[in-house]
Amino acid sequence: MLSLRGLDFYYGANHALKNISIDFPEQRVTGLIGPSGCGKSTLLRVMNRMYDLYPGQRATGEVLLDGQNIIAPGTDTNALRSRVGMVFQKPTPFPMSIFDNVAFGVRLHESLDRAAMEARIEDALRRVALWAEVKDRLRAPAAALSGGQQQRLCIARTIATRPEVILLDEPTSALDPISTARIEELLDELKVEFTIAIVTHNLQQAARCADQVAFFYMGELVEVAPADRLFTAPREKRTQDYITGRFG
Ligand SMILES: Nc1ncnc2c1ncn2[C@@H]1O[C@H](COP(=O)(O)OP(=O)(O)OP(=O)(O)O)[C@@H](O)[C@H]1O
Repeated sequence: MLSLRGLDFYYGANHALKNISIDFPEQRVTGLIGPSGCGKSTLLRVMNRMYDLYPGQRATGEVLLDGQNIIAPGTDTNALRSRVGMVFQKPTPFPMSIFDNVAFGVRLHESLDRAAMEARIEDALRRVALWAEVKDRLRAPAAALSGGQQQRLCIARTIATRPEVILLDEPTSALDPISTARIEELLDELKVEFTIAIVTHNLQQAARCADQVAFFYMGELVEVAPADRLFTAPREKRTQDYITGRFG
């Protein structure tokens, strides 16, 4: 279980997240929605401590992963990033082979023998429904794949390290409708095993994929509710205005 309690985040003097408390239940997809600049991507960056890499950015409050506050000093951020994986808006394959892309994170955290590594790679590629398409060219450069295939490869790279949580930041915004549908189906399959948070600007996508949806506005969490309730009977006027296209 991943839970935020009283989380604040600052880019220097810019107070980008304000007193956020929310639970990300296991085996569920949580959709994060809201207008540009409301803090959705920032929230994902806090949950695997990506902000650590930038001076002047700081978080206060609690991000509890299995009860441990992962933003507290002393957290091993490399180990954390193997437990909380991230997939970005644009596919970001590394400039190496398909096989090495998926093996990359596994090699950082585990020393598997060759057979075990091959089995791990095959399993990850099968789960993202890419195996049939790439099994005969695992040593080819990942850059030669299509955009949709590259994004599935990036998801395979993320799940290969067996994380507990997968964070996705607009993972389909650069993809065509068919690749988008495949990624959405994939999320439905992956949620059996992982806790998933997805940032999306596509409200239909949030309605299709997410079990619960959180609406953010200017750094605040306005409302979080089961997806069907949030889209049909929002409790807050700002949520209502956003989902009916009155702003944003
Ligand atoms: N590196 C940065 N330095 C300073 N301020 C930043 C930085 N990155 C983001 N911000 C600010 O933090 C706030 C939240 O930005 P964030 O990128 O999290 O929003 P978002 O909801 O993901 O937006 P979008 O939907 O456009 O991606 C904005 O006011 C933004 O200007």
